[in-house]
Amino acid sequence: MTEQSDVKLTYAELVGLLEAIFLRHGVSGDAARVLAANCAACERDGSFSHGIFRMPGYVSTLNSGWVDGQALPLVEDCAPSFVRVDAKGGFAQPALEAARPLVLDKVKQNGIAVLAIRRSHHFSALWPDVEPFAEQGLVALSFVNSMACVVPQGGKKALFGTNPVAFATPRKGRPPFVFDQASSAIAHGDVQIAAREGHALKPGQGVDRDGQPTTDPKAVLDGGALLPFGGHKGSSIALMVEILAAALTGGHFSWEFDWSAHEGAQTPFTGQLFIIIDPERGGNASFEARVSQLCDMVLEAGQDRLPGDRRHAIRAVAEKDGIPLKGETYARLKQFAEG
Ligand SMILES: NC(=O)C1=CN([C@@H]2O[C@H](COP(=O)(O)OP(=O)(O)OC[C@H]3O[C@@H](n4cnc5c(N)ncnc54)[C@H](OP(=O)(O)O)[C@@H]3O)[C@@H](O)[C@H]2O)C=CC1
Ligand SMILES: O=C(O)C1=NCCCC1
Repeated sequence: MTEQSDVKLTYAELVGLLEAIFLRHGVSGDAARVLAANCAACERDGSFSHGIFRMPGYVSTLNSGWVDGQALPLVEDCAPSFVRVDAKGGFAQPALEAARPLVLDKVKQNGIAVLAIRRSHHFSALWPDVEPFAEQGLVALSFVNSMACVVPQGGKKALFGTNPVAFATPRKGRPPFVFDQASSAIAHGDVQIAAREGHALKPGQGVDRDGQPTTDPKAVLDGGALLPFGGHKGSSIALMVEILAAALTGGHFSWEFDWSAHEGAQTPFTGQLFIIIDPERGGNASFEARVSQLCDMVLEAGQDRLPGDRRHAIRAVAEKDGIPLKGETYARLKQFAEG
């Protein structure tokens, strides 16, 4: 038996296993289903910093009482194109699901809708939140802030979260074009993975507790911080995400919440914003063809690949052969599920 691919699960089998873990740790049926599908999709698509790697963090956070797995999101219809959700200290993805029908209705009616989620915990990749809108022919943007671990450009104090931005659009003849990127030079999850596997970071990604440049992931995690991607430009994007995901929604800034009384807590308690647009309202009947044309031109101009291509290639293999899990990882998941 090789350590690398001891077990292969179908997507449905992995969802079932993860759902059992969430249920066993106090998450409601609806939320467990949504979170399990989200996490399994990340693993299936090779988003390894936010797939099953995150399950111990979900479990320790639930055990700490920091997140409310039973929270019932409150959906508020507050303007023709504006939906607000109070996630009430629960996870962001079930809040999105609760708001989805109203958001889709508003996009249909008005061509655009903003969804502002507050008092929510987001511990995953962002692409699973936006891709389904594009699969329905809509353009979607989302922003979420996390926990203070990124110094503003030239600064000394960690203030921003790793604050990803995701964008999804339909395109003709192909799956949606989606990108999903942190505004830090590297996601916090990848720093944790580098520390676990003994890999160095790249220069320019992190600083140690004294603010000195370091490539040691452990020094970043032990009181150090990350840098924004692209210097002042990434710093401004991180700042924008704080404004959209927190100030505008009524959620916490990345530096504002205090989880110190909840040992084991790992999920940021912040907010999330979505902007969903019906491209048909632009009046260009060939919108999807134009997007496809542009994507082709980017490749023709010499870019190796487009965002999402790697995920779709990994997904295709997983759909054919199953999702590979190390034996020890599978055993740990079973233990979380069954005790
Ligand atoms: N919940 C939270 O608070 C946070 C979540 N995250 C999540 O962490 C994940 C990782 O973020 P990050 O490390 O910035 O992601 P990456 O830098 O790995 O990738 C960012 C985007 O660029 C694409 N991409 C990567 N390499 C190339 C390339 N050579 N050519 C073209 N496109 C490329 C990726 O597509 P592909 O996927 O196909 O490789 C992806 O869409 C994200 O899913 C993000 O949502 C990050 C921060 C906080
Ligand atoms: O990888 C990251 O960065 C984060 N992911 C989940 C939430 C905390 C930050």
